[in-house]
Amino acid sequence: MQEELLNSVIKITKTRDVDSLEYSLISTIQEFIGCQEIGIYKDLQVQGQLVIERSLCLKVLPHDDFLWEDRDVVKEPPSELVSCLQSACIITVQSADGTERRWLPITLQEKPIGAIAIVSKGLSSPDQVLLNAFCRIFENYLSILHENERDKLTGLLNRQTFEKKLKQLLEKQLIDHHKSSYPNDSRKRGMGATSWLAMVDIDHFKKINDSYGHVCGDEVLLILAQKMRQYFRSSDLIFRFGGEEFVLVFEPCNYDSIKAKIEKFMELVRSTHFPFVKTMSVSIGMSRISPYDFPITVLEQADKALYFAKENGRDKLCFYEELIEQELIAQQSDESNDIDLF
Ligand SMILES: Nc1nc2c(ncn2[C@@H]2O[C@H](COP(=O)(O)OP(=O)(O)OP(=O)(O)O)[C@@H](O)[C@H]2O)c(=O)[nH]1
Repeated sequence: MQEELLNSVIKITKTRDVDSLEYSLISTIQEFIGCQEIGIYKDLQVQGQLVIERSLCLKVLPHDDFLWEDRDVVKEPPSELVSCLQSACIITVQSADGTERRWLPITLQEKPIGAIAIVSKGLSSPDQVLLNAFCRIFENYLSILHENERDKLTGLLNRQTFEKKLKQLLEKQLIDHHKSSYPNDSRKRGMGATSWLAMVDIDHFKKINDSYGHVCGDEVLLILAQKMRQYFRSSDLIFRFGGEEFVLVFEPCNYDSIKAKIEKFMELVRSTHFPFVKTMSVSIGMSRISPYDFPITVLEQADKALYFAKENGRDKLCFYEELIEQELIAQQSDESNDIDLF
């Protein structure tokens, strides 16, 4: 038992990303404690509101079968889960048929950010001790992974995680796309597979630093990062690529809706009150991205569109594909990549 336990701790701490860590935690709990259902839930905090996402869930089916359920927003979260997230306390509920539902809080930097939910036929005291220990190991390791993946100033994903996160997102979209309800409609299949990558750059940021100091510049970056987190969906990826440059990857959607969404965001930036700075704007370069593209090529394309936006007045949104179609810029050649991923 002791050796198995040590092996499971090794397994949990061997992982290098949050998704694998969650998978290891759930399989370890199932291996040592054996439950009917184990799920990890997260509070996404959209516009200051509690929005709960089920990150991963394992359901035990008859005949030793398992069902892994993927990411999904929980439309009507049980009140116990909400209480657990709000109070950061363990909540246990026993049903008349002996089923026990237990919610254990997950905290990061002393703030509850999620919960682990266990459905069982009731846990013995040693099982409860083990479960709590696994959850604490998970929490400690999560905070290390979180720090490695995040930009220190804004808390957004950092540039080093770009390739890995993008690959995960596109692989997931490819799976969803194959499962999609349009198997015989190639037009809709094609549309469904198209995500978008945006490169966002603050206009004349140097002037802000030069006029009001670096601390004010940092404050502007922080506020903009907060706005992006609140405005875009939790499933979209937001990276700080360095300085005043951000890269966003959006879930598949059509051209009109992404254009409208980004234009509204630019309006939000224009109307936001930043300290000292009266008005601020951003320039944005966009490009399509599909699971078959090289991330570096798409970055280069968005960068070209951004450069065009900067050269043509700033406070503009430009789509690479449109600029090519209108012959306003030259087609990207594969050899000309000059963006570093790190
Ligand atoms: N406050 C602050 N400034 C930063 C940070 N990282 C980079 N910068 C500054 O960002 C500025 C970027 O300036 P430029 O690349 O010339 O761009 P810009 O002034 O925004 O001009 P355009 O992009 O052409 O509109 C430089 O002054 C950097 O020193 C940071 O973390 N904090």
